[in-house]
Amino acid sequence: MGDTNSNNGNNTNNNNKKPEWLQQYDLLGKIGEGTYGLVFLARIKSSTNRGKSIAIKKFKQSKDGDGVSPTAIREIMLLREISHENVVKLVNVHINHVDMSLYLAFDYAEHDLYEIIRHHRDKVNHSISSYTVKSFLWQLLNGLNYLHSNWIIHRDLKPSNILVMGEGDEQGVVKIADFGLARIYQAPLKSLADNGVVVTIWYRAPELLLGAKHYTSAVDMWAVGCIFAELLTLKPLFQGAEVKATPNPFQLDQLDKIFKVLGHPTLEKWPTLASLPHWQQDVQHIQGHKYDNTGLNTVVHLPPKSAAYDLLSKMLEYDPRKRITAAQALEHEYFRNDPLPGRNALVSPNADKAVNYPTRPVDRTTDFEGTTSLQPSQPVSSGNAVSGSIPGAHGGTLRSGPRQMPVGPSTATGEKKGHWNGDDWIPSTAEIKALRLWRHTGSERYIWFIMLELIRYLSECKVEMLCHHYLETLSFISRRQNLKIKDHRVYLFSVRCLSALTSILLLQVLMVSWEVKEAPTAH
Ligand SMILES: Nc1ncnc2c1ncn2[C@@H]1O[C@H](COP(=O)(O)OP(=O)(O)OP(=O)(O)O)[C@@H](O)[C@H]1O
Repeated sequence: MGDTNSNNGNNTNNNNKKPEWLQQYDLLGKIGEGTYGLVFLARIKSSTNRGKSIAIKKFKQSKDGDGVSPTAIREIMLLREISHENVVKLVNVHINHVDMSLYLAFDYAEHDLYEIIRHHRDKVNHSISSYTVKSFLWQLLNGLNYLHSNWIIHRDLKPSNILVMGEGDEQGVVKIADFGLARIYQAPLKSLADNGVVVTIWYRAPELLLGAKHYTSAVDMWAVGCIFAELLTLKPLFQGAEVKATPNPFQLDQLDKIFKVLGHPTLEKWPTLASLPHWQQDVQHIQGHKYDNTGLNTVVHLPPKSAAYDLLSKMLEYDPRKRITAAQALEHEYFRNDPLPGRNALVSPNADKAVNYPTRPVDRTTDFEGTTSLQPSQPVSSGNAVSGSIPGAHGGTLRSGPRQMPVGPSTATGEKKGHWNGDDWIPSTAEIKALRLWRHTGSERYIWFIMLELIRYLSECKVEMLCHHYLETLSFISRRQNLKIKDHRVYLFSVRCLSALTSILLLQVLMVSWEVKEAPTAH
């Protein structure tokens, strides 16, 4: 996939000191900023895809200096296997081993639903055509159905994550972006609360707001319902104000906005409601005030008997178990009625031309560090960036640069020691070297890397971590199998791990009982 194997990212070209992996692109400038990092527009230089636009997402380091953990890498490997017309393609992955920062290169899309909605609301002041709304929605569901059937839950669907291709063969094709990244962000790359970027709660499902511990694909369907309504009205459906003070999922104002439109949820309609933490804990707030159902149809201006309304209300069903799935939604009558959805959502078969949406503004003054002025012939990154897929690349030394990334504890030789950071393991220099053994997803080298990790946990007697890691690995393997990748080695490996784990646990039990026996003589 992509061109990850062609470069030795550890080398730099002396002419312009750009890391080699970056030399395959012309970096044009910054196009966006999210919670976890910056997004840059670049063009491919190589002859095969010359001029093709690429969006490079650089993940910022958190204040703790956390880097890319093995868990994150596993997730990314999985994302690289995802291939669907309505899901944005991850074409390249780069890991800067100096600071373990991460660069993901995606196919570039000129538009996104956030900008399209804004254009209609603030610039042209008219609604989006029913053909375009239907085509956007159908393609969004189609991409989501693919992700869900591959056990990937997006968790952060919102208009800015739904991209739309500009001019070219794929004009008007919807691409879901940022899928599966929530898992990567969550553990090793924590949100940078002070970067001024707002994480929106407007598309968050009620079960999550009420403290549900697990994400299910139904949370994405709730978000799709909110996006559908926003495409129709050009206004966010539930625009709650977020309380930022605590990491508490309970967001009263957001729930208030939802209840005002959909009415109070009842145990009758949503039996598992009683088991949600905040339904019980915040009885006064949640159950004290009874909301009348003001009617979703009046808010979205849809006749209550219309197919569009029927589909929308099924997406905004309170009980996640009753909420319509992406597969079911694709079969809904709404998509069989005129106008039928099309591949080019921007140009209906009856219209002669597309609405002229503005192209993304490019900030040419920001470099990869997100701070200094970008001058095309100057070094873009100070570190030795290496592609994570490069076999045999040798370790680089820390170089001085405009901004030194924080690193973990070091040994006298300057080698970074592995360390725990809250709930994750920040790899040591030796492990980073092991990481470089990883070549293709599912390769033996990757399996060796997992083995190394298991051995490390074993040697450090971190049985709990070992179990956690083992389970994660198993889920990774099973998800790979769902992606229909035939690699029997992973099965073999899994069986070996299982027997190793059982032996370790047995040993632990024996040691504990031995210690108990020995205890009296020790004193
Ligand atoms: N592949 C891409 N092509 C073009 N633009 C993109 C691409 N991926 C992301 N963008 C744009 O870059 C901007 C920032 O994206 P990013 O995903 O970092 O943040 P966000 O979605 O706005 O917020 P958050 O980080 O909270 O999810 C958005 O406007 C998004 O549409």
